[in-house]
Amino acid sequence: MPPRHASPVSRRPISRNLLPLLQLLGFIRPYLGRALVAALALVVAAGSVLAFGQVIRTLVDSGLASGRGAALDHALLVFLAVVIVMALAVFGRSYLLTWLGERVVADLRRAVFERVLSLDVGYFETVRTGEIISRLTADTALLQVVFGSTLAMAARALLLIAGGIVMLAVTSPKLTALVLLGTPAILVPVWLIGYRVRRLSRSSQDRLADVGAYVDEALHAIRTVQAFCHEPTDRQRYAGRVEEAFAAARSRALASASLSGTVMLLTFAAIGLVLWLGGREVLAGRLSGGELSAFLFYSMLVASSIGGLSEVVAELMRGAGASERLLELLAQRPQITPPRDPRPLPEPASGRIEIRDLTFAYPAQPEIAAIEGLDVAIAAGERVALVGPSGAGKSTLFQLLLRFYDPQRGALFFDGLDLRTVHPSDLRRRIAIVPQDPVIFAADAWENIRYGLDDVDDEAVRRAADAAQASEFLDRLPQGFATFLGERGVRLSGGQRQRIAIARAILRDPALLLLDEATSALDAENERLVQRALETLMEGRTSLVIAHRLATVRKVDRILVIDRGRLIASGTHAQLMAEEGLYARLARLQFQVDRDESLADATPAG
Ligand SMILES: Nc1ncnc2c1ncn2[C@@H]1O[C@H](COP(=O)(O)OP(=O)(O)OP(=O)(O)O)[C@@H](O)[C@H]1O
Repeated sequence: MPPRHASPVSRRPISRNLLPLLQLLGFIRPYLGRALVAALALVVAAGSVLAFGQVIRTLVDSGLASGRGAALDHALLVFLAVVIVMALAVFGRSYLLTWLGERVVADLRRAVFERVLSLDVGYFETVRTGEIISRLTADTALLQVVFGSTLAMAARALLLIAGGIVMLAVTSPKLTALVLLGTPAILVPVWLIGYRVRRLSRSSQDRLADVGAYVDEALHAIRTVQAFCHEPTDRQRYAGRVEEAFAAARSRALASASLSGTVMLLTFAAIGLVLWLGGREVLAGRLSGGELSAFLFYSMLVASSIGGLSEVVAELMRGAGASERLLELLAQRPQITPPRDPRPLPEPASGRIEIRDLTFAYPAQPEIAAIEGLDVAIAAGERVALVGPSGAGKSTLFQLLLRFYDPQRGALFFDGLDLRTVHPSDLRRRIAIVPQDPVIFAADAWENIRYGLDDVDDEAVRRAADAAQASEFLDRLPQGFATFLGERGVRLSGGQRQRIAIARAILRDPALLLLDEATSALDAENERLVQRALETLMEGRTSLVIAHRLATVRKVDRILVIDRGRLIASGTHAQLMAEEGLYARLARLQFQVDRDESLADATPAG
């Protein structure tokens, strides 16, 4: 067994740093020019705030203390000049950074979605869709804030702290030394509580993803939920998850609030102390009034920046959690990848299939082989029915032919080429699948039939719909083909959905048709229309049908009887009925074959 994706929804232990966030900074690279201008604006804005300290010092010492009005006027002019520079810088910083944040998140969303789309179907058996949706929406939204403002606020705070400390040192080295000595008393508790906030943030995000995943599942199955009166249970379970999410958020809020409170207490206590010490210096004549004012301004600036930093650190930590979850997705590698040097499939394709000594077990159940030692050759244009009890491996064979999985042993060949040597899209373009319960997308009929073939004109779509016996009911819809078919096609009957799927397959004009007949009975009219549509569809192509209808097995060239992943018999309906083996037993049960009729079939004259 090849190793599978480790644990896609792993709840990994949390790293204590902002590294995941930095890893995402690579997304800024294409916009480096803007980022540099934004950084410059940031520095200028911070610099002008720092310049205010000097304006205040001049104002007090040469303006107020000297008692000259002209000095006051001059100080005001300088003040206004600084304000204008600051306003311009703030405008530039704010616009550019928000732009960058939005841009980076938009790119990130696209990159993650692209990666998710490229992953093999096996991956999606190991994750909940809701979890991925929550990463693509909630986590990216969080990063939008982080990249758009939080990072800038952090950078601004850091600049102000560094610049403030320099200005403090310039103003009064002695006081500054005292302040710096006391700083660890503030920073250590801040970082300790900050770590706790981050840990709780991730847990809160995880709980939120649980809520999302549950809604996703319940709403998709709303008919089943209501038919089985499962609402009270769902309500209760959902409430449980919502409460868990709330509890996680409450713990986070508590940690976050204690962080802010602690910071406030510590910094303002420190400012009081500075005022007291500075006052003594002024009284002793070692410091002017203006210098003390500037010193106070800078220490408040530094203190409030540290306070601000502690708040944004919490936000950054949440952002780091979100980054981690997105990076996890970005790091996933599909198990099914195109070969390095894909071989071209013959053109036109003939749809010839060969299956040699095929053994396959699903990754989720590695010890049980769904297909075992299967050897089958299907000629171009041949019609083959697959018959076997439930769980025999019929659908699995379809999945392998579409190369959704690779076998553990043996190989499948399409037009003589091993599936692993050709490009998966190249292969899949030559195959059309009509599933038992076809998927109808939330779009109109045009789009639903055209699905995946954007360059096909309306005329061709209509012809396909005609051939699939679908035009008649589509034309009767309020806006004809342009009618919105509803999410998952809930506005269509089973037979109508099938005919749309058949039209989709006809339009693709595949060399190989994989058809999983519906088990549910259709009314006589729908049945007749679907059969006619299928007849058109199968014409001139290799067709592999998981058969549930007598009409179908009678029409095919060969029936393969599969049981527990092995081929146990093959032949025509009449031959297999005559053998009186598993097929005859199944046929009587599944196709409601009357014993007399089957015996009549088995005779050469029948
Ligand atoms: N995604 C999966 N992961 C693990 N096991 C699977 C998966 N899909 C199918 N199986 C198992 O593989 C075996 C073959 O399943 P498969 O769906 O091919 O049967 P089938 O013949 O198509 O049955 P049915 O007629 O009921 O659709 C079954 O035992 C099934 O439980």
